[in-house]
Amino acid sequence: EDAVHKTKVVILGAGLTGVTAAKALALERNIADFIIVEALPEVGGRLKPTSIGGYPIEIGANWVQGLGTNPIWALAQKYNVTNAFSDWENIDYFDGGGYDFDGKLGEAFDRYEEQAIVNATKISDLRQERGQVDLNFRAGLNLAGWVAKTPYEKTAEYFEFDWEYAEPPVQSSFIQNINSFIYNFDGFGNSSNNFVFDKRGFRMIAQGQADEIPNLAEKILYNETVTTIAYSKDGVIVTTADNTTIEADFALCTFSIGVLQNTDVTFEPGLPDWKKDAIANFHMATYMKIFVQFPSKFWNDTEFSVYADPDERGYYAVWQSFDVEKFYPGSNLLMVTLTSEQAYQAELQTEQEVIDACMAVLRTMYGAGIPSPIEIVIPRWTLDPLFRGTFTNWGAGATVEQQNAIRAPLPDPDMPNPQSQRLFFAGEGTSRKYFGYLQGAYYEGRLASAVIADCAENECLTSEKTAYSKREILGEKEGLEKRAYVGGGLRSRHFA
Ligand SMILES: Cc1cc2nc3c(=O)[nH]c(=O)nc-3n(C[C@H](O)[C@H](O)[C@H](O)COP(=O)(O)OP(=O)(O)OC[C@H]3O[C@@H](n4cnc5c(N)ncnc54)[C@H](O)[C@@H]3O)c2cc1C
Repeated sequence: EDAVHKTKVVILGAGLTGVTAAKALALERNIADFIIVEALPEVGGRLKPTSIGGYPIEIGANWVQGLGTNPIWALAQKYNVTNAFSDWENIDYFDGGGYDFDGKLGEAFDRYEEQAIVNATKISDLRQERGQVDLNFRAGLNLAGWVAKTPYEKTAEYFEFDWEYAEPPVQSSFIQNINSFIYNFDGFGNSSNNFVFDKRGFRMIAQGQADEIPNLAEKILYNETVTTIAYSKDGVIVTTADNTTIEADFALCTFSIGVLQNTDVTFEPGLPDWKKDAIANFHMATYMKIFVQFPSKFWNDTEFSVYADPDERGYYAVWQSFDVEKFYPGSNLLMVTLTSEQAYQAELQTEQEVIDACMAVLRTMYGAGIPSPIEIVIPRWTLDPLFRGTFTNWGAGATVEQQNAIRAPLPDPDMPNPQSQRLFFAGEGTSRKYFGYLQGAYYEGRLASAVIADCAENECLTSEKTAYSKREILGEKEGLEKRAYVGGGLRSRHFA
């Protein structure tokens, strides 16, 4: 017999967004009648621990990005997640000839940080003040006087931009990615990045919250892959691959933008054009961290080694050593990150092909005599139908209105009867300020749960106040709009 569940609120996905929303419903709004549906056998989603050679590693989110008042920092402390400062300035530089004795790469890094980004930030501010259209990030850098010509300049730019946003500047929004730097790194009052290495996994910030939900076991359906979401003004019916149905008054869909862009889940009726446009115009970027363990350590004690490939920008450029005192001394462990096209290609390669590519670069950096790896972990996020990439990047040409449209509820919020809103959307990809980050998932989960709880209490949003503007109001309560940035130097700026 196919199972049928009836509930007030169904939460689709048990990543950080879904778990945070569920906890807020249960503990802050006293709504106990909800069900979480998750394809995997556990909570956490893109918080995904595994191990290599006995050392815990994270193939998904890894850094608390911005400490201070970042809610992720609070969760990491609450659940005692092991972490340490990750020093992005502790770098050894290499080029096609091995160690960069001339310091050309380091010099390019300094110029990018001290000139290009400072100028670009001023130009982006001015454009916003004047209400000028957004540009792509490459254009913004160009106006700031930065034209990357040499492999050194290209590599510096790759480290500073692609290695954070997982896409090249030309594909990315200028204004929104400048804003992202500010909101995430200065907005919380402490721009540090801390790297998580915990044997229980970074997923503890989701698991810990889930464990606080009363009777969780009765409220969560694991190993259930949603195939259809049917919505109307009267409610939502969700169907899974093994024909379980969940009938609910309200649904919160937390699937990634990548999942929404694909045809893994069918909406009935199909999504309206204004929503399809918006989803299509945002980017699900790919940030692929490859972990490699060696029989011995042939590199030195710096945290990062950056390699400027003479031919291909960003090719196996950023290497991170775990074999440092504060992480895993004696581990003989390196991590290299690929993004975008280079990641898509590597995801399609065999393990041996990826090892060969790693070794060719490492031999250029450290000489022919280095040993072959003993173990490798190769995540393939883009090929995974539950994620379809790693996190949202605000693409060039995507507008704030489209961003509103991604998170807007269905049926259409402009319908005459606001009580018809039944299907809501939240996730890192619906966050205007914190897209791509755990804090985006956390804030959006909380805010969506508040909007749904209001709606369940017959205070649905009116058509003048869309879910988005309401969430902005709620956001202010949470301090999201705080505009006093304390960060100094490079990334500081002033808002009107
Ligand atoms: C490689 C990588 C590195 C990252 N690095 C950082 C970092 O250092 N710092 C940082 O702040 N953020 C980082 N992020 C981003 C961060 O992980 C995300 O912002 C956050 O985890 C997203 O949470 P979410 O709940 O919105 O989405 P998800 O975690 O994707 O949750 C959605 C859930 O829905 C489930 N699901 C999907 N489809 C279906 C279906 N059809 N049926 C049922 N269930 C389904 C999924 O299994 C998943 O559990 C990184 C992400 C990745 C992948």
